[in-house]
Amino acid sequence: MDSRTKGKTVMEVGGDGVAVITLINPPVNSLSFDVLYNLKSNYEEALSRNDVKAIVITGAKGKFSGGFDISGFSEIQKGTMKEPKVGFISIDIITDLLEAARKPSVAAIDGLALGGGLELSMACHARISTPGAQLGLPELQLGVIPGFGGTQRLPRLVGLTKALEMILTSKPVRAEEGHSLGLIDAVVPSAELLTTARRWALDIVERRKPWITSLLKTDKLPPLGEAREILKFARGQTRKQAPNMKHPLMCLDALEMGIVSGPRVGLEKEAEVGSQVISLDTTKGLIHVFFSQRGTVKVPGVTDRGLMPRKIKKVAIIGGGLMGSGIATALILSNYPVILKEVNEKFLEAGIGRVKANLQSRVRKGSMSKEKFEKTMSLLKGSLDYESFRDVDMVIEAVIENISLKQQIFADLEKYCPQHCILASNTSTIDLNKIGERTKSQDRIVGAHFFSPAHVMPLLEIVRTNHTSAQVIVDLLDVGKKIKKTPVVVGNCTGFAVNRMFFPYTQAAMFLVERGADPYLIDSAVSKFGMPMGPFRLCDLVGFGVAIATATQFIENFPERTYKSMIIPLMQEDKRAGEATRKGFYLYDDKRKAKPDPELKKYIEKARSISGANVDPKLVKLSEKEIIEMTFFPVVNEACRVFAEGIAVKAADLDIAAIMGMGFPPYRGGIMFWADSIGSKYIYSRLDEWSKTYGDFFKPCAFLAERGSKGAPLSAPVEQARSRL
Ligand SMILES: CCCCCCCCC[C@H](O)CC(=O)SCCNC(=O)CCNC(=O)[C@H](O)C(C)(C)COP(=O)(O)OP(=O)(O)OC[C@H]1O[C@@H](n2cnc3c(N)ncnc32)[C@H](O)[C@@H]1OP(=O)(O)O
Repeated sequence: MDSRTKGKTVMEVGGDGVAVITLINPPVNSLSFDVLYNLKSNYEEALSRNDVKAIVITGAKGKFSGGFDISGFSEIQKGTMKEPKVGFISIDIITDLLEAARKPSVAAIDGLALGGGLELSMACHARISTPGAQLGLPELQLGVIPGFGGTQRLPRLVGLTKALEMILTSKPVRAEEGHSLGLIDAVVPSAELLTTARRWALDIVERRKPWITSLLKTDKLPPLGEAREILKFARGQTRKQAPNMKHPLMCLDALEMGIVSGPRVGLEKEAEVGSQVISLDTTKGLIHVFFSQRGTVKVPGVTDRGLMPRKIKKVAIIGGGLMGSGIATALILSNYPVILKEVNEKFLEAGIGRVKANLQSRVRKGSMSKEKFEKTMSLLKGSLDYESFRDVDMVIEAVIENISLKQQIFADLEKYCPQHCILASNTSTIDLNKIGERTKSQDRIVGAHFFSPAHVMPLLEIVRTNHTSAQVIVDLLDVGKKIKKTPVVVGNCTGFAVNRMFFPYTQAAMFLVERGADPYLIDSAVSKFGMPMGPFRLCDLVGFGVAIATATQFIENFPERTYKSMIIPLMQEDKRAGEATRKGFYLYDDKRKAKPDPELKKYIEKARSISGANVDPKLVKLSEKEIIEMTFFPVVNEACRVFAEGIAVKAADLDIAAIMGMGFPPYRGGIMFWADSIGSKYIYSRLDEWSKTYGDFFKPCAFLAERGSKGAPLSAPVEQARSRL
C-alpha cells in the first residue's frame, strides 16, 4: 500500500464465478476515499468480466467496516481535502453502480458494520453476518447523518419506527436482532461466512434466493399518514432532547423526503443535507471529541515506550462508602476479583450492601440476569484486615479525605502488599506526594480518581506524581479500558484537572448571585447552554458538605483567586444542605422534583451583608450570553492554568475531562475547543475587564494573557510548559 494512501480493496475471483472484494484499512476498515475509489474500480472490473457471475463484499481481519473514515470529515472541515461532487459516492457508486448492477452482490459481515459500512452492505442484495456482529448507524453521534443511503434503506429494511430508533439513538443492534428485523438474511459462524455468502450470491444468480433491492422495498413502510405522524413525534422528541443541534432534524428531513417523494429524491436530499452538516459547529465539536477521546490513552513518554500492561488479577479496595462501593462495582462488573476492606463488620456489611444494591438496580431494569448477578457478586470478598492483601496486584484506597489516615493506610499497604502491587488513591484533592510520604514506594503510588457514582460515570483521572513509574500508568490505563472508563492522565496538584475546572464555575455562580443575579435564571441559562443542570441545582445534588470540603481545599491552595461566599455555609447552618435534606437552593418534593424557594433570598442577603458585596444593576440584568461568559470564562482561565502547568499534557485531554467529568456539552467540543471557537482575544479582554471591576477572581492567567494578546489558539501545544510531571 502506498504510504500516502489510506486503505485499499482487493478483489479475488474464484473458480465458482464469485468475485470477493475485501475492504482493507486497519484497524476497522474505515471507508476512506481511497477505499471507496478502489471499491468502485474493483466493482467495475467485476461487472465487466465474463468469468464473474456475482460479487461478495467483505472486510479484512474479522471486521466488515467501521464506516466512513471520520478523519475525512476533519479534512473537509479544514479544507485540506476536496469534497467530491454531492451524491457521487452514495448515488453514483453505491446506488447506480453497486445496487443497480446486473450482477448480484452479498455482504459478508464479520464483527461490525457501522455507519457507511452498514450502508454499503444495505445496498448489496443480501447480508450474511457472524453472530454478535454490531450493526448500526451511529452518525448522529458524530454530528453527521447517514450519508450512503442509510436514511432511505434502513426504514425500508427494518421499518420506520425501528430505523428511527437506531438512527436517533446511534445504538447498534447485534446480528441476531438484525436477523429478526430483516436487516440480515442469515447468521452463520465466522468459519462459514465466506462460503455461505458466495453460495448465497450464486443462489441469487440462479433465482434460488430473492434478488432484493433495498431501496425499492416498500412492504415495511407504514402508510403515508401514519409515517408523517411517526416522524412528527420523532421531531418533537428530537427538539426536546437535542435543542442545540440541527443535524438530527436535517436527518429527519432526508428520511421524510424519501417516504413522501420516493427513495431517489430521498437520496438526493440526504446527499445535499449530508454535505451541509459537515460544516456545522456542533459537528466540528463532536468529531473533535471522537478523536480526543481515543487520544487520551496516548501519553507521550509513557505509552510510546513499548511497555506492556501487566495482568491485574486481583484488586483490593479500602473503604466501602459511596466511592469505594462504586469502584468495587465497576471492577467486578468487568470480572476483576475484588477484596473490600472496612474497619468493622457493620461498615463492611454496609459497603457490600451498596455494591449489591448497585447490581440489583441493573437486575430490576432488566440489564442483568439473576445468574449474572450471583456470578458477579461472587467476585467480591469482604475483609477487616490486610492479611488477604498479600497477593493483590492493585489497591485502591477510597476513605475520607483525611491526610493522616491516608498516610497510615499507605504505610500499612507497603508492609502487606507484594512489591509489584500498585498503590492507588481515589483522593479528589489531596497531594499524592503527601499521601505517600511515609512509604518508600513512591514509584507505585498513583491517583485513580473516579467520579460519583463510580460504576456509572465514564471518566477516570489517572494522577501521576514525579515519581510514578510509566509501567504503573500503563497498567492503570489498561484497567481503565477494561472497566470501560475513559482515562485521562493528569499531574498531581490540588483538585487535579476536573475539580480545578469545576471550582471557578460554581464560584462564579455564587459571585453573580451575591451581586444580584437570579440563581434560577443562571441555572436556566446554563442548562440551555447544554450542561445537564445549572450550578445551583448541582450544588444541591452533590450536597453542601462536599461543596464546603472542596471549597476549603481551594481556599487553602489558591487563596488569590477564590471567591469566598457565605451563601452555602449559611444554609448549612440552618440544616438545609441540598437535595438530601430536601432543601438547598431549591425545595424538593417526594419525587425529588426541584422548585424555586422564595426563602433563598434571605440567605443571599445575609451572605451579601457579610461579604460587603453590593447589588450591581448590570449583573441583575445579565443576558443569557453574559451569564454563560461570566460562569465559563473563569473555567477557561483555570483550564489554561492547568494546561500551562503541564497538569494536562494535551488541551484535548481537558476537553474530555470537562465533558465527562463536568457534563460540558460534547457538541461544543470541550472547554478548550469551545474557547478557541470564541477566540482567546475576546475571552482575555472580557476577563481582564471584569477583573478590573470585580477583582482577582476573574484575573486572566499569564498563559491566557499571552495567547489572548496575540489571538493565538489556547489549545495549541505548550512548548515550554513548566512540567510538573
Ligand atoms: C459530500 C461529502 C462527501 C463525504 C460523504 C460522507 C458521507 C458519510 C457516510 C457515512 O454515513 C458516515 C459514516 O460512516 S461516519 C462513521 C460511522 N461510524 C462510526 O461512528 C464508528 C466509529 N467507531 C467506533 O464506534 C469504534 O471505533 C469501533 C468501530 C466500534 C471500534 O471500537 P474499539 O473500542 O474497538 O476501538 P477504538 O479505539 O474506538 O478505535 C480503534 C481505532 O480506529 C479508529 N476508528 C474507528 N472508527 C473509525 C472511523 N469510522 N474512521 C476513522 N477511524 C476510525 C479510532 O480512531 C481508533 O484509532 P486510533 O488511532 O486511536 O487507534
